[in-house]
Amino acid sequence: MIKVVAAIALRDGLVLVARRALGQRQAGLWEFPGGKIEAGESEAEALARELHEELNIAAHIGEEFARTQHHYADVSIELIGLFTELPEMDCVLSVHDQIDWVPIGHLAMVDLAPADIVLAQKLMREFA
Ligand SMILES: Nc1nc2c([nH]c(=O)n2[C@H]2C[C@H](O)[C@@H](COP(=O)(O)OP(=O)(O)OP(=O)(O)O)O2)c(=O)[nH]1
Repeated sequence: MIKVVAAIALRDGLVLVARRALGQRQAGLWEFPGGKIEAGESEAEALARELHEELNIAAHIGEEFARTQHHYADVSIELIGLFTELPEMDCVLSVHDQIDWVPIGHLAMVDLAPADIVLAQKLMREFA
């Protein structure tokens, strides 16, 4: 089971999502940005590192929002959503080709990675 941390960044009823670029696993699907936890890292450290690597932004990582497990054909992941504050949104994209802030109530219409749907449903129940 691979542990993956993902940012749940909320602002004025919107949530941050990013689309995986061509050539990436799950290309074209939207996700909550983040990535795999490396050996020796805490969840928060891993998420801060991934956001810096993937979006070139500094982040304040907060409490856990939710976690969910998903079994893809080739890999099983535990996806851990952590509330994240992004003081500056001057992103430089690398593994994504687009980011967007979407109304939480519209998440059902976003073409999300399958593992993310449980988190999106919980966000819609609690924040939309
Ligand atoms: N970051 C992130 N990954 C997700 C989400 N949902 C989801 O299924 N995933 C999957 C995609 C990847 O298989 C894995 C995250 O790892 P990663 O972002 O480092 O992606 P990767 O496989 O391209 O990385 P790498 O092995 O090439 O270093 O989890 C999500 O919301 N955020």
